[in-house]
Amino acid sequence: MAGNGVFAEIYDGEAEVYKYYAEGEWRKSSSAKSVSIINPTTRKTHFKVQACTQEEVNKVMDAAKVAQKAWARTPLWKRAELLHKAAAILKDHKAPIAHCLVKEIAKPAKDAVTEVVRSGDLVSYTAEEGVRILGEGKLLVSDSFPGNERSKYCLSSKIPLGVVLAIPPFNYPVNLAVSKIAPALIAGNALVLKPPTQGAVAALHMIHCFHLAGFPKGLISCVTGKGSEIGDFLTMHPGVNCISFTGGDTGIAISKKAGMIPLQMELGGKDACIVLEDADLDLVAANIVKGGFSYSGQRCTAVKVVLIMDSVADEVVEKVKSKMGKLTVGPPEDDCDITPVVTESSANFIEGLVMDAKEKGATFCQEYRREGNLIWPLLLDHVRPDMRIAWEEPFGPVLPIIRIHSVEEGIHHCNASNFGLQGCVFTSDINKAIMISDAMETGTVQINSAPARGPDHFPFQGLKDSGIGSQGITNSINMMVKVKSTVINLPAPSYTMG
Ligand SMILES: NC(=O)C1=CN([C@@H]2O[C@H](COP(=O)(O)OP(=O)(O)OC[C@H]3O[C@@H](n4cnc5c(N)ncnc54)[C@H](OP(=O)(O)O)[C@@H]3O)[C@@H](O)[C@H]2O)C=CC1
Ligand SMILES: O=C(O)[C@H](O)COP(=O)(O)O
Repeated sequence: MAGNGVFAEIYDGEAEVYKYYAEGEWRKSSSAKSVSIINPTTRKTHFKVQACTQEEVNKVMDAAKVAQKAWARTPLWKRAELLHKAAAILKDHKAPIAHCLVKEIAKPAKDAVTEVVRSGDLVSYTAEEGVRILGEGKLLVSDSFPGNERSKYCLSSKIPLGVVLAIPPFNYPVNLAVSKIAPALIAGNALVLKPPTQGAVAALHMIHCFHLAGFPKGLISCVTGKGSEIGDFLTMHPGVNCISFTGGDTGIAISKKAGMIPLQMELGGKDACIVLEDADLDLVAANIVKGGFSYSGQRCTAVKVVLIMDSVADEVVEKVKSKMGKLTVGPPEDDCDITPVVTESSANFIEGLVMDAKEKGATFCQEYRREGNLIWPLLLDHVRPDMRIAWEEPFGPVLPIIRIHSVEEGIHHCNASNFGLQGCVFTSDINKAIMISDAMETGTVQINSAPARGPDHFPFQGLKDSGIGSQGITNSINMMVKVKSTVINLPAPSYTMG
């Protein structure tokens, strides 16, 4: 169970607050303040974490800098070995970590276990990929550039950046944390994690698995506290050499404040699903329901607007409605499909979008229903571009349908968004699919399937306000290194076999 057994040392039972992790130890903050984590289902405080101070952040950064120097001198195979060990420990303890996800972010029980197992697999794969790509360098010879003789040999290899700051969002507090931690570590960096408040306790348990694996003191740290309070101090800290952030508009603000350091930003999305007349309509309906309502729509890759040719819209709407009728609604402990959204303010925001659509005349395919943070799945048909829901990201179980009369109209709506994460197109004509994919201004287009980040080694990136850089295991490793060259200058040109 959470905070028990091997996890006992991460919990201060007297004060009933989880500790933070610094210099290889679990510590109480000198602030003597805590941050409450509200269970989205009960809307009561379920866990508490330390509200770390700026002084504690400074210490963590100093320790990270020292530990990173030694870690960079640790052979690559040894770094990989420790990551494999952490992955195995993480998977062995999937039950208590999944329990935290259920209580902190109302993730359905089965999905919570899947998140932890997927995270273990991600860490192992990163270790293997790191050994492959960091073990290789490059040799360039000078005579390929005009005017040069073959008198210079350039050896380049990938070296660590230093200290990486990782800030994941609430919806995947374990998986989107390890997708930053593992690449940073295999590449020889130190890592400071600031977990999301909702999801912080799951993240602390995950960090303890790395602790148990035996990583050196100070190399990994985890400081807790509200992003609004310690966020700026962390992201503008001079000890940080790289920020990997996933979340909402906060990322745009961070990118404006951060210094001359590499940024990996994975932000919001308004993923469009374009449906053509020749599509397999059963496949479309299944993907709209899965894509729109998995984890109650709280995925950056959720289908967030359906752009469907009017001639097939009635049929698809009927199929989607019938599938939605089978979705179970209730607590995450019962493994329901639709569970309470993460906070009351999130539920209020979603409700605001629904009311705006109602006032402006959208067709409600189901009655709008809400109890506390629990919102029943809702399909809104005949949505028009003057409605907020046509453009804004509900991050909840509410899906708008816009009927279109040409493919161009669908592409135009998709590209008029300030977001550009993913999109999908359904058609049986592969040539049309490719041309539509080319025209869509999004980081990824899925053909005949709903958007998704995984498999986790695929490149994952957002255009426009959806992000900076590219993720996916290989790209994340490459983002967390810099290239270093050493040039050998020969006294005279030298041509082999010449
Ligand atoms: N593209 C993608 O892969 C994903 C995008 N998202 C987007 O994220 C949003 C929802 O997730 P949510 O967690 O609420 O996003 P937020 O942007 O609110 O929070 C993300 C993280 O940033 C932290 N944070 C908050 N303020 C600051 C600050 N000033 N400086 C540094 N860190 C800060 C949060 O901590 P705290 O919790 O303590 O506030 C949290 O750890 C949606 O817009 C969604 O689209 C979400 C998941 C994936
Ligand atoms: O944070 C998110 O929402 C994701 O990165 C989406 O991941 P998924 O497509 O695997 O749900």
